[in-house]
Parts: sequence; structure tokens; C-alpha cells
Amino acid sequence: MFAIVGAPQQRLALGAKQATSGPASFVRPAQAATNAKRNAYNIADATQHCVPALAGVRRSIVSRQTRQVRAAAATQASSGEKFDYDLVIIGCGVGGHGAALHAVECGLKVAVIEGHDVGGTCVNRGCVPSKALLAASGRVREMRDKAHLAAMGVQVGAVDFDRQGIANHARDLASTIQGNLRRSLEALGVDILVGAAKLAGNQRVRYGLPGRVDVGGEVSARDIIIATGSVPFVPPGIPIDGKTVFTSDHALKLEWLPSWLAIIGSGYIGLEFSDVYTALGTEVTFIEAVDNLMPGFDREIARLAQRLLIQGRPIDYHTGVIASKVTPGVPGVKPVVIELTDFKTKQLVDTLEVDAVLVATGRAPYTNGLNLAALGAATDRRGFVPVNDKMQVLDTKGAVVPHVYCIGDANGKYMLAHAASAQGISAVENICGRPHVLNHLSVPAACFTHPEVSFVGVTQEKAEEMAREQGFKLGISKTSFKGNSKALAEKEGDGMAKLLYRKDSGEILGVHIIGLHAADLIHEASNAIATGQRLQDIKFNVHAHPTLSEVLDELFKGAHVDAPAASSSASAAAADKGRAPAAAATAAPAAKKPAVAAA
Ligand SMILES: Cc1cc2nc3c(=O)[nH]c(=O)nc-3n(C[C@H](O)[C@H](O)[C@H](O)COP(=O)(O)OP(=O)(O)OC[C@H]3O[C@@H](n4cnc5c(N)ncnc54)[C@H](O)[C@@H]3O)c2cc1C
Ligand SMILES: NC(=O)c1ccc[n+]([C@@H]2O[C@H](COP(=O)([O-])OP(=O)(O)OC[C@H]3O[C@@H](n4cnc5c(N)ncnc54)[C@H](O)[C@@H]3O)[C@@H](O)[C@H]2O)c1
Repeated sequence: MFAIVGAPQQRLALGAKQATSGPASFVRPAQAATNAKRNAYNIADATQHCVPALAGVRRSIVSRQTRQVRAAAATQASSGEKFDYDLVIIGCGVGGHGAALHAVECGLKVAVIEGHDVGGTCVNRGCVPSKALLAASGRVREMRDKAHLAAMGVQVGAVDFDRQGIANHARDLASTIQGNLRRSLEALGVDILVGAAKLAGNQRVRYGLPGRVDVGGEVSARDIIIATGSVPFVPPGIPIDGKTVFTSDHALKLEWLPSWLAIIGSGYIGLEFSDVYTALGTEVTFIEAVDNLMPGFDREIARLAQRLLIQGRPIDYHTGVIASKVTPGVPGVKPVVIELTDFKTKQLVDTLEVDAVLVATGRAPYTNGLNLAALGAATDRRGFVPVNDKMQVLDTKGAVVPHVYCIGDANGKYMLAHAASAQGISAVENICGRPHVLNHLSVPAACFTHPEVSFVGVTQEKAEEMAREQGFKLGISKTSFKGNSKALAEKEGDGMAKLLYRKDSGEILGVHIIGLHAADLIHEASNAIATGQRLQDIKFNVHAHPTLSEVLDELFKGAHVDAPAASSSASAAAADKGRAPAAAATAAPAAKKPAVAAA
């Protein structure tokens, strides 16, 4: 086992290349204008699942028919020109799905064109099955941690698992949620057209399946949203055989458990799969091009993550190197051979022999074949579709292409499921003539390891740079999970949270959390950023005791802002009238000190 201690962080220009191939096959039969079974679906059931855009389906369905009548009229009347649809969305991942639901809510007549599978990456090959694997393997890790359980007076016997059973859980969950998504669209009257789509002009889309004359056609739309997502990016020199050298697409099937797995890339996918595999008994070696592990995370959080998620587990790592050549093996017979090259000097530095390799080096946009040239547009050198803040596609001269938008992984702004969905909603708002710009700094991100890591806004490194450049004082408040009663009751005191803010105004610049349920905890901070709440006001909010949410309460109360609370004048006015408002009533207990606090 070895460790290479990292030099100062160095940003990589390891841009993903244009995708050369998409999902393997397009097999679904023709289903143009699929509106059947609209009312058969139990909407309440769907909204409980974890797909971002499903919230709100229930209220959408209420006046569906009225809106559709309106929408059809609008489609004909708005420009004097007749369109088949108000909006056609190319791709039905969570981005396309979220946009479709919001468009129906706004009264538009909508079709989605799906080339592979409803739900796209997130539902079928991403968030959903990976979280099922993390849930099951996490349970195994927890139940095998005898010391942890014994500390709470719990004893367990031998804990075993069924690999195929865990794999089936992931597969079945993806399939259930895919069905829910499809039915939610059908229930709302969204037409699901099948085939790979290409642009035939600003307001025309052609779609079809190779070798199938019975499938496809051409539709016109007043507006078009491109939501074609991404596929795994595989660096040159790495042949994927799907058995010993694979991407997350294969890893999610959990077809076997290698004894020794090398993971190339220590980002989200690398970390989450190292959590799954080590819980199930595999040893892991990370190969990371940057000099430190988890280069995308706040440095301090990454250091603690390294202690909690790497040390103490059967994981070692090589940093500052790339896997320049990989030769696939044969499971149980011949190892995979990996040549490691120094990222800076390009010298060959080492050779590894392992049982399998997971390539987790980012995602490439799935945008070839779209025929952007029909719009006078083109992808950037990495294959992303250029857009402005309103998600409008830009042509090769940087001018807005009228009526065409691009959201989600295909534009590369923020490759997360809920970001894709939020961008879709934003694009629809703009289509409806209500100018909208999504504040990406308010979009939270989470890595679902055990414990979880989450953040919103900027890192401390970035905040320090902003403070220097803009001349404001940076405030930093920190707290530990060790000071939280609920975390201690669970014997889960490992973890910290950090708040970065402007001392002059109380504006939140970033929040970073590592610890139990960090992914759920981040939303109080992200929503505060989205709605422009200031710390001097938020610190009066009340949190139930004992809950993990008090970690955030500690952070907020540990902030020292120069500006007065907006609520203090409201409190005084209310007190004058003999009414004690909530903020005033809670001001006294607010004196609690954070477990760790810095200026
Ligand atoms: C292993 C893994 C785990 C992840 N976990 C998380 C997570 O926990 N949380 C999170 O926020 N994000 C996660 N992500 C990222 C998330 O999956 C993506 O950000 C999200 O799926 C992007 O959504 P999208 O709608 O832009 O694209 P996609 O989901 O990729 O959907 C695009 C769809 O368009 C279709 N398509 C492509 N081209 C065409 C065409 N020409 N015509 C018609 N259809 C076309 C594709 O077949 C696909 O179905 C994960 C990703 C991976 C790989
Ligand atoms: N929980 C989540 O939200 C979640 C989970 C999984 C994936 N995702 C999304 O999926 C996308 C892909 O995830 P990912 O982990 O593949 O990408 P990533 O960008 O998060 O991490 C890639 C890592 O690979 C390293 N790298 C790149 N090229 C390399 C090379 N040739 N050799 C060695 N190291 C190299 C990078 O330095 C980086 O650390 C991300 O954009 C992420 O947003 C999100």
C-alpha cells in the first residue's frame, strides 16, 4: 500500500471529448402520439420517488384538459403559422422530463422524442441504480461494523449478502422509476415519440430509428429543447471490454466482485463506487491525474473525506498520474495491466496488475448527430452545446438561435440530475415569455458515500479569491458533528460543516458538509442562497431538537455579520404592538456556541 502526498491543487484541462457512440441500441417500437392509459396511473405513488421533476405532478393533472385546449389554440394563433406542438423536447432524461412537466403546467402542447429509454442516464444508468447499490452495500458495511454496533450495545452474528440480489434491487428500482416517469408523461398528455432526433431547422425536428422505415417522421414546434445528456468519457488508450475494463454503465449491473479493482478518477463516480465495492469486500486502488484525491471538492472537506472514506478502508491511491494504457484481462485468469504515466512529465512511472478497472473520468456530451448545423450552430470543442444564461442555444457567431434551447448534461453547465431538471424549468419559463435565469450557485451537489458529502456555492479557495478581488471580509463558520446530539446518539460523530459568507452583508457564498445525511442537510443552505436570505435573519430560524439539522443551525449562529438583521426592526415593531414574532421569541436561545468556530 502506498500514498503519494499531493502538491498544491492543480486544475486539470481534462476536457471530455465529443461522444462517438451513444447507448447501444434503439429498440422501442413506434409509438407516435402515445396518449393511452392517461388516467390509470397513481400519481401520488410517483411523487414519492426520487426523480426531481415529479413533485407537482398532482397539481398539474387537475386542469390538464382545459390547458390542452388552450395550448392547441395557442399553437396555431401565436405566429399565424401552424405547428404540431408548442414545444418538442429531444431526449427524455430527467432534464427533458422536468421541462415537459413544467411546460404542461404552463399550458403548452408538448412532445418528447426519446431515442433510447425514458429517464435517461439518471434513472437507468446513474443516480437511481447507483443509490440502490449504495443503500444495500451501505447496510452490509454498517452491519459488519461490529465495533460501531457494540458501542450501542448491539451484537450481530455473521452478515452475508447475495450479490445478484443487490444487483436486482438496482435493476428493479430503475425499471420502476422509468415506468413512473413514462406514466406521468402519458397522464399529462405529453406525446412520447420514439427515435433518434435531429434538427431539420429552427422549428423542425426529424426522428427515426436506423433500419426502421415504420418508425419516425418529422414534427414542427414553435420551440425546441435539446436535452440529449451524456455518456461515459473514456480517455484514449483504454479499451472497454465491459467485463474487466468497464464504465459505470457496466458497474451498475454488479455482474461480479473483483478482489482488486482500480478506479481511474476520484470524482463522484469513483468515490461512490469505491464505497459500494469496498463494503462488499473488494480492495480498491485510485488512479487520479491531479495531485490530490477529490480535486473538485473544497480542500478541507476533501482532506476529511480522505480520512473518513479512504483511510481505514482497503483503499490505496496513485495521484498525479494517468492510466495511459490499459490492457484488458480475463476474469479469474489474466489480470488487467495498467501503465501509469506522470501527468506532468509524461514519463512512465509504474505498472499495475489488477482484476478489473472502472473508468470514472467524467462524462462526454451526447450531441453528435443532432445536426446543429441546420441552426448555424455547432458544439464546442468538447461536444457541449453552447448556451446563454437563459439556456438559449448560441450560433457559431455567439448570437441567439431563436426558439432553440439546450439543457442538462448536453450543455455542460452543471452535470447533475436536478440541475438538468431546473434548467428545463428555466428554459420553459423563458419560452413562456417570463425571463428566467437559474442561479447555478444555489444548486446543491451531493456524493452519496458513507458518510455523505454535500455542498452548495463556492469552495473556500474560491471564496478567498473573491474576497481578495472584491475587497470584502470573508467569514468562515465551522461546526463538528461531534457537537450534535442526534449524530452522537447514532454514534456518527465523524463529520464537519463549513459556512463561507460575506461579513459585510451576511450573504452565503458556500456551505460544505461531510457527515451523516449531509445530502439532505444541504438544502436549508441552498434554498437560502436561492431566495437571497441573509445570515443575520436565518440565524433566528428554529430547528427541532435533537436533529441533524441543528448542525446547520450551529453554522448559522456561528456567523458574525456586520449588517443588522432585517428581522430586528420587524421584531421591535411587533413587540411595540404587544405581539412577539417568531424571530424575537427565539432570539434568546440563539446564544448557543458552535462546536468549532472561526472568524
Ligand atoms: C453512475 C452515475 C451516478 C449519478 N448519480 C447522480 C446523483 O446521485 N445525483 C445527480 O444529481 N446526478 C447524478 N448523476 C448525473 C445525472 O445522471 C445526469 O446529470 C443526468 O442524468 C443528466 O440528465 P439529462 O436529462 O441532461 O441527460 P440524460 O439523463 O443523459 O438523458 C438524455 C436522454 O436523451 C436521449 N438522447 C440522446 N440523444 C438523442 C437524440 N438524438 N434523439 C433522442 N433522444 C436522444 C438519451 O438516450 C437519454 O435517454 C449520475 C451519473 C452517473 C453516470
Ligand atoms: N452523486 C452525484 O451527484 C453524482 C454521482 C455520480 C456521477 N455524477 C455526475 O457524473 C459526472 C461524471 O462523474 P465522474 O466521477 O466520472 O467525473 P468527475 O468529473 O466527478 O471526476 C472525474 C475525476 O477523474 C479525474 N480524471 C480525469 N481524467 C483522468 C485521467 N485520464 N486519469 C486519471 N484521472 C483522471 C479528474 O481529475 C476527476 O477527479 C459528474 O459530472 C457528476 O456530476 C454525480
